Amino acid sequence: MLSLVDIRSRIAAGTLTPEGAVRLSREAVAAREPAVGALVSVAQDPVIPVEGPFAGIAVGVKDIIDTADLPTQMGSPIYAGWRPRGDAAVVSRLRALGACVLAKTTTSPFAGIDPTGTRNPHDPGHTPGGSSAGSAAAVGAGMLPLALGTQTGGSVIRPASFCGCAAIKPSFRLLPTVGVKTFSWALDTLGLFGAEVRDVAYALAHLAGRPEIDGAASPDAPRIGLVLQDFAGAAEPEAQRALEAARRAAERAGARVSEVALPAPLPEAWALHGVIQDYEARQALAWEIAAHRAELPEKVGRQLDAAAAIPAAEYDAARRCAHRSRRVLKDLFGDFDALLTFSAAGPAPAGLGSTGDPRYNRLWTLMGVPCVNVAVPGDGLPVGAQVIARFGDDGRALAVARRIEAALARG
Ligand SMILES: NC(=O)CC(=O)O
Repeated sequence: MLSLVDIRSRIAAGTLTPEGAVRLSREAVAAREPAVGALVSVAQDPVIPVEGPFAGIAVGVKDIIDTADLPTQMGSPIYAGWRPRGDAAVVSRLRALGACVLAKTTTSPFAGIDPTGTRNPHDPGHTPGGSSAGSAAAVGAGMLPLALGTQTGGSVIRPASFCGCAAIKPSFRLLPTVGVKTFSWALDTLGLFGAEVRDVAYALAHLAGRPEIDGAASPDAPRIGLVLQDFAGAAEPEAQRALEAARRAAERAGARVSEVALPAPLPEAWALHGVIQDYEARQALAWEIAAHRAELPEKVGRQLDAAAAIPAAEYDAARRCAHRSRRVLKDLFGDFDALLTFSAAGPAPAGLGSTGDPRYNRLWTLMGVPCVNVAVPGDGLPVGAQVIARFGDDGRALAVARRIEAALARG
């Protein structure tokens, strides 16, 4: 994979130019895109700044995020050819930092749960996951050093796990979702994909304007809570092996790991995620339902139709439970520096009919806490492990994840 930090180091050392760095991505796209299908559109003659902390970094942007110079089509024929007048706030920030916005990446329609045509870069007979399918696949295939995605359920962490790359779903609203098509305003969160944890740490620190996020010190002996999320059902053997490997690596790196059962009402909040998500999606996509219902994809269409039966009182009760759960989780972090759990139920499912199950991700999206996928070396298709820290402590989540990633690399 192309490492953002490595590219920036080579540019700083004068051994690579920004134009040369973008050319590396273009050459990788030419080689891999035909088999992977991660990109919706590619800029033919993009501006390649020579200054800024992202100079030379070719970026992929999920196609629900507005770009002024490329169409933004939401993964749907309803928006075929749609050209927003301006960039989303996060895209403007990328350009101000010197990035080259090279391509729009495939998305499940409206960032929902319907599959795309994108294939897993490790095995074209498997899904890359979703809804940030193209972003995870493009980074996992070595086409791009950085890609933007979003997560409402598990759409950053799960595809990163399936494609073997690092990713962060940051603290809720750390990055602005202005100019990003809304599915659920209480849940939608911008996320980042990179080759390794250090790459997404660098990117998030600069995008958020918070240098302390990159290089935050991990405690020498981090207290890690191992969370199995039994209420979500059993994980597949490959995911259990990956989590065990990550736990052992954490202990080799000096961490004290102990299993913790999530207290009430966290399991209840997990079960209520869909009430909040779907109630809000039916309002966020009201125009599409009213004017283009026949063009909505199968799964999202059924999901939005069913949401009509959710009364406001049920939605309000779910939000109250989520609020109580955030307070309980904050107290839990008084005993732990980070939590360690599954990134996905197992490796990428075969075929392109499903993007996988967000059951190990959605609670953390609802809690608004930072989540990092750490790729776990192994045979067969990639399976990651998920490192989670308290709300607002994105630097600690990244620092503990880097420690585990390094210990895994040492074997
Ligand atoms: N957008 C989402 O997070 C949905 C999913 O998990 O696939």
